[in-house]
Amino acid sequence: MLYIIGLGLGDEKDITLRGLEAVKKSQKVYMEAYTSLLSFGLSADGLSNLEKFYGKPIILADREMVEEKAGDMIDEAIDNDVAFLVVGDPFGATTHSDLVVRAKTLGVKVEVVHNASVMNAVGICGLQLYHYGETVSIPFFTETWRPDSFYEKIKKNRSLGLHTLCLLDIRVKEPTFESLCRGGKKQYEPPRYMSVNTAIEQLLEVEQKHGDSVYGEDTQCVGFARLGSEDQTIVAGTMKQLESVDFGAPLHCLVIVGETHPVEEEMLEFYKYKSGN
Ligand SMILES: C[S@@+](CC[C@H](N)C(=O)[O-])C[C@H]1O[C@@H](n2cnc3c(N)ncnc32)[C@H](O)[C@@H]1O
Repeated sequence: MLYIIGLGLGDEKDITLRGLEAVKKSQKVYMEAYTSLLSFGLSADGLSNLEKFYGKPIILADREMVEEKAGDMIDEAIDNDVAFLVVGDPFGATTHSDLVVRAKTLGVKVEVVHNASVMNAVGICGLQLYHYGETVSIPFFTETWRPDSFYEKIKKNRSLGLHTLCLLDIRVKEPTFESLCRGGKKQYEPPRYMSVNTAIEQLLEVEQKHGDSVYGEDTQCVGFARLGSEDQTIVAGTMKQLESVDFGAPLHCLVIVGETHPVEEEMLEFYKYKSGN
């Protein structure tokens, strides 16, 4: 059996009882470590906390491993119970559909254990979840690569009065340019997680380039950091206001607010930007 288990967003204790039971009975436990991270995942003992609580060694599965060696993990699940842990929900934002399809094609049974995802945790700010349009991803711009396909999607959402959830880039285990050119053993860049501030800077740059007045410095947004953890931070304000707020450690995401209902407004008031933010 291949168990695909959501860990939720906070810490090791956010796993569900059903998820924990599946981990305990699995002979091998892998953890997906490139599309998200638990709030404590940045500390050196983050993984050992998980291992202590679950009573099992955990094999970190980076993108290369999931893409290149998923076959081995699926083979193991033919005769053993194997757990694949995913921060958030296994099908929240990133779907692990490819893994499911490959496992099922080989006749391996798959069981999914759901959990909270960033996709629903943003509901805490009071904006109604059924009042969102298409979610967009904002990638880190480089000197030569500044993709902005998110702009048309935000435009569509805003023309319909809908809110837009912007998920922000995570760069982990990116090979350095030098090591790619040289060949041989790969060396990696330090991990990078996009902040609300960088996201807004890039969004405003793209607005300036296209000039369709889809949004601007005065557009209402909500910035979120470390949702689901004890020190989660949520601030509602204009793009200009949020651009200077220090949201602290990752992960961050941003919502561009569409048309609002009075009850949504009332909830947002609790998180309103104050000059000391
Ligand atoms: C691919 S999505 C997360 C998928 C995950 N499986 C889930 O269900 O939440 C990753 C992006 O979501 C956002 N995100 C994830 N967890 C977050 C959190 N706890 N607080 C704020 N943003 C978060 C970040 O922008 C991050 O880059």
